[in-house]
Amino acid sequence: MSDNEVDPDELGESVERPMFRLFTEYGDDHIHWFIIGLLTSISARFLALVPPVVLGVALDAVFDDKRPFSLPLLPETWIPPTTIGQFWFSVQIMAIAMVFGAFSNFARSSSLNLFSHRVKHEVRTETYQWMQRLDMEFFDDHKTGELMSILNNDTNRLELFLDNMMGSAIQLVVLVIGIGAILFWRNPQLAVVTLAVIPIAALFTWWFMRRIEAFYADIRSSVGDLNTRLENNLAGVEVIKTAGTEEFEDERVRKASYKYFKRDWKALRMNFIYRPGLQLLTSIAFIATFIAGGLWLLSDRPILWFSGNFTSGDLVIFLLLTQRMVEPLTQMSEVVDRYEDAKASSRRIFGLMSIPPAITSSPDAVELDSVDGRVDYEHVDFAYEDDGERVLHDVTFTADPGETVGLVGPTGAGKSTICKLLPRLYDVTGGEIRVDGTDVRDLTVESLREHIGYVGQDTFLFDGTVEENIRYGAFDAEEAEIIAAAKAAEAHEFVTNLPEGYDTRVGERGVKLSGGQRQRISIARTILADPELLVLDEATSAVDTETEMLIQRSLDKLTEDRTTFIIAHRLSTVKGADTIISVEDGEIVERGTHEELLGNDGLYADLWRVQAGEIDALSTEFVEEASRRASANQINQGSN
Ligand SMILES: Nc1ncnc2c1ncn2[C@@H]1O[C@H](COP(=O)(O)OP(=O)(O)OP(=O)(O)O)[C@@H](O)[C@H]1O
Repeated sequence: MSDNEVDPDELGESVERPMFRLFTEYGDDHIHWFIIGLLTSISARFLALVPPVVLGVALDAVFDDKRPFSLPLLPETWIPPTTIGQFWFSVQIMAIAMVFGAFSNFARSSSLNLFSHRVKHEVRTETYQWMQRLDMEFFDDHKTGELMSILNNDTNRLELFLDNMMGSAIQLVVLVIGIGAILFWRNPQLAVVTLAVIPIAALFTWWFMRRIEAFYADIRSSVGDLNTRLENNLAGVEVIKTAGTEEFEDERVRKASYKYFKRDWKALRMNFIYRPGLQLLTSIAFIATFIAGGLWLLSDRPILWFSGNFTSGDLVIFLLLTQRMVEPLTQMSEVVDRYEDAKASSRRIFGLMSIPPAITSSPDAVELDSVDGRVDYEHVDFAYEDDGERVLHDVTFTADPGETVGLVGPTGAGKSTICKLLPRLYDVTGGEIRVDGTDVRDLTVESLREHIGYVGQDTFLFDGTVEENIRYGAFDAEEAEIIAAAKAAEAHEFVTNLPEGYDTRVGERGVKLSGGQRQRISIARTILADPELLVLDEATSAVDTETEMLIQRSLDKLTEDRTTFIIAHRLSTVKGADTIISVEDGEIVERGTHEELLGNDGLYADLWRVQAGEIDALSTEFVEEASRRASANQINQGSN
């Protein structure tokens, strides 16, 4: 981990008002759906209150004849004068309220779901776009599982809150206000008794929210750890099987899963207190209302400090409406729960989005249009980590247009690093690299990379067909061009022998092909892209010597008129290069043609002798250096 490593979890902690940002940054384009959801939530809840109120009013007016038929917001002239007329009128109002209530609920869930899914889609794609543009250093430091958990789990958590739960929260507010207004309208004195639980429930909820917040942040980060472990194990299943380490891995997964379980359980335990607590509060409100209202009715005059009239219709309204509060109030716990969960997720998402990419095009960067192909490395220094060990030191060389530069040297010497600096996968820490005389940092990153073809050590194929993988080099290529590229990479023959030829699916990371076949497909991809600058980093290491000879022929054609860097341990691959550079411990130790370097009798000559099997002819310094490096590598592996 580098000193300046940025962690989405840590950065997320300082994100202010993440849920508000979520709404304003991703919700504003879809706000109309949210508003429809809000209005239909209000109307659904409002309409749900109509039947109990009408029932209470009808009880007093139609059956007991205690009060005249009257409903708030309803003009007097609409009310039929006869009792039977009022009975059917009540039935009509209740039926209309129920039908429109059902329609409102349909509109509410559709619009809120549309809103939440669209927001989720945007958050996920924008998070991915942002993440993809971050530097290689970021990907070196962060585990795939952890990033997947942000892209997938965290965005799903947002949706969970934004659709159902936000609807429930809105409905709860409408319900409490609506019920409060009706109860006060019918009997303000008893309403105070019934609604006394609301402030207590609010306090209880506030206490719960404060306690649960920290738990969710922990849960989200342990999901990331678990994902990382699972992702790693699935990717390395071949190693696990061949090393017979199933039990060891069982234990590691068990530990990561148990950590997640323990954190999850802590939050659940809090819920176990909160939910029944709220339920108890609403039950107390129900019982208190029933006792006070019931005694009032039984004694036929006001009891305790109450005054005025109270009817059986009033008691029905009070009890039915108090009952209606139970379910939404207990749902409140879920709303709060999901809110805290979504808040922790949006913190991680915004934490990630606050990591700035360091390697970007500067404002006055110029486009690299046509490329002659001269590449200069001038006094290049590089370290992967700030204040870390310098991996390259004072690397200076020039490749003229069309020239092939071979890079050789022991493992870990810095050959790949030299090449990775050219397309700015990393930026130099000292000195500069120029393409056709312009510092690569003064060129737009996109145009620079467009002109560089890179066949790396780990040939990666995407899950898809052979054709799709070759086409990745030039999306608009004709089929004939794809076949020509495959022929040039010596891939055509084996591809046509595959069960479905170019339409054969290669499997995840190309697992259904051999290492050599994958390499040839990735060479075909680069041939199709036809870049002016080419980097072949051990591009033929996974093929047998016969195939290498065949690929070499096509590579010779490919590299003929373009500047090429070839890294190869098999020295026969670089033997014909215009210049060969020997790299050792991050420094260039010698340069020249094959013949010149053999004449030099230095590192290259020793490496050559190793490959020719002339072990006895090796210099003593070389053998001592090799054993020093081997033991250093062992120590490194041990510490990993
Ligand atoms: N992403 C990275 N983060 C930190 N250190 C790295 C990274 N990649 C490489 N290194 C270190 O930089 C040094 C040079 O590595 P590099 O891959 O350039 O060597 P190489 O000469 O290409 O080796 P090989 O022939 O084995 O591919 C090594 O010590 C390696 O451990």
